[in-house]
Amino acid sequence: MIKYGTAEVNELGHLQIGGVDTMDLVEQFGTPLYVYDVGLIRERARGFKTTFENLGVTAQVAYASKAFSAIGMIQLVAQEGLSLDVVSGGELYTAIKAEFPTEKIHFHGNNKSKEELLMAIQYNIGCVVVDNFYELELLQSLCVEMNHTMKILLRVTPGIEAHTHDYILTGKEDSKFGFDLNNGQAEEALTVALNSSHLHVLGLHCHIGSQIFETIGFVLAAEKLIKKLADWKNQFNFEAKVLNLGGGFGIRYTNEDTPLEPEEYVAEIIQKVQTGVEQYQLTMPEIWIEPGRSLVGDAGITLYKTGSSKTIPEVRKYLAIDGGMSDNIRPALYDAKYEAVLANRVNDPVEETVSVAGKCCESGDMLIWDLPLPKAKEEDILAVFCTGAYGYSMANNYNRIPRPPVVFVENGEAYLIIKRESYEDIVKLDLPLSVSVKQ
Ligand SMILES: Cc1ncc(COP(=O)(O)O)c(C=O)c1O
Ligand SMILES: N[C@@H](CCCC[NH3+])C(=O)O
Repeated sequence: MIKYGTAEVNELGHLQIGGVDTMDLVEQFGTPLYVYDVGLIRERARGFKTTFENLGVTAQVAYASKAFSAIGMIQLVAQEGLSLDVVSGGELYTAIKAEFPTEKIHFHGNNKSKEELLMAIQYNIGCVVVDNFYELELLQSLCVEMNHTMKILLRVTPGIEAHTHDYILTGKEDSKFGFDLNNGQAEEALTVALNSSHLHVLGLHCHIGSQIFETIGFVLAAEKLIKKLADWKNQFNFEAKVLNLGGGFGIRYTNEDTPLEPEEYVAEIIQKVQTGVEQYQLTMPEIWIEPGRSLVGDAGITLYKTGSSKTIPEVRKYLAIDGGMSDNIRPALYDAKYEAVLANRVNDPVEETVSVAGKCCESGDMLIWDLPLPKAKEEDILAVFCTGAYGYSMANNYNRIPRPPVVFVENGEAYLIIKRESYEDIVKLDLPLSVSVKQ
C-alpha cells in the first residue's frame, strides 16, 4: 500500500488513519464516508508557507476552497494562517460562517453576480479577482454606490497550455476565463481599472490549469507576466504589488502520476520572478498562490461497503459499492484514476482483478477499472485513496442519493465536520403540486 500521510496498516490488518482504525470509523459513522487526515493537510499547508518564508519572499498562500469547502475545513485553513480563495457566494458564505478573517479572502469567478459582488463589498473582503469588462464596470458602480474602495487583481490568460486533461485547461487563450494577455485586452482592462475611482489595482493573476506535474508552465507564465509588468511600468507607470500565479500543483493518484513536492514548484516560480524583477528593475511583488488539490487531495480517503458483484466470464468482474458518481464524479467526468485497498484486510494477498462500479443508474458510473484485490466478500470495506479534492465539493444527489458525511481524524481522534444527508434533507426543498389538473 502506498504511504499517504498518517495512513498505515495496524496490527489487526486494518487501514488506520490519524491513529484511528477505519473499522471504528465505519462502525461509528457508516459508509460511504469521507475521511480526512488533518495532520497531512497541516503538513502541506506548512510546507507551502515555510518555503516562502525560508526564501524571504512576502507571500499569501490562499487555499482554493472549491477543492473542499466546509466550515470545519475553512477553520482549519484559518488555524494554519493561510488565505482563502472563494469562487461563489456560497463559498464566501461558508467562509463568513467559519469566521474566516475577511481581509484574507480573494473572490474569483467568471460571472460574479451583482449580489455576490455586494456580499464581497459588505464583508470587506481582501480582494476581488476581476475576470472581465462586465465585472470591472459592475464592481466599480457597486463600489461607488456603497462608498467602498475594493482592491482588485486582473485575471489574465497568458496563452499557456499546461499538460493536463483538456477539460481543466484554463490559462490558454481560448478560455472563458480572464483578459487576454497578448491581444491588448489586458491593457484595456488596466486602463479602465486605473481610471476607476473606487478600484485599487494590486496586480495580475493567472491560473494555467490543474493537476500539473511540470514547473515549465508556471515558469513560462511567471516570465510572461513579469515581462508584461515591465511594459506596464513604462507605459502606465504602474507597478504591481501582487503577482498571483494560481494553483494547479499536481498530486499522485496512481503510479502514472509523478508530482514534485509542492515546495519545488514554489521555489522555481520564485526564482523565475526574482530573475525577471532584477532584469527589468522592478520592485519585487508579493507572490500569491492558490493551491486546492495539493493541500487536501491526498489527505482524503473514501470508505465504501462492497455489495453485489457480477462476473462476465472471460470479460470482467464488476464489484459494486454503496456510493459512486454521486460522491466522486471525477472518473466519469475526467476519466480520473484511483487506487484502492480493502481496508478491513489490507495485507491479504491479491486474488483477482475487479472493476469497481457505483450504484447510480448509469453505465458510466465506474469508480475504478481493473483493480487488483483480495477476493471481496459482501460488506468488505473498500478504501479509495486521494479523494480529498473535488470529491465532496462536486458531490451531488443524482438518483436522490444522500451525500456522505465528512469526518476529520487527527491524533487518535475522529469527529464529524459534515453530517450525513438524510432522505428528509433530500426532499426538504420540494413543494407539493399545488395546481390540480382537470382531466
Ligand atoms: C483560479 C483558480 N485558482 C486555483 C485553483 C485550484 O486549483 P488546484 O486545485 O488544481 O490547485 C483553480 C482550479 O483549477 C482555479 O481555477
Ligand atoms: N474539478 C476539477 C478541477 C477543476 C479545477 C477548478 N478550476 C478536478 O476535479 O480535477
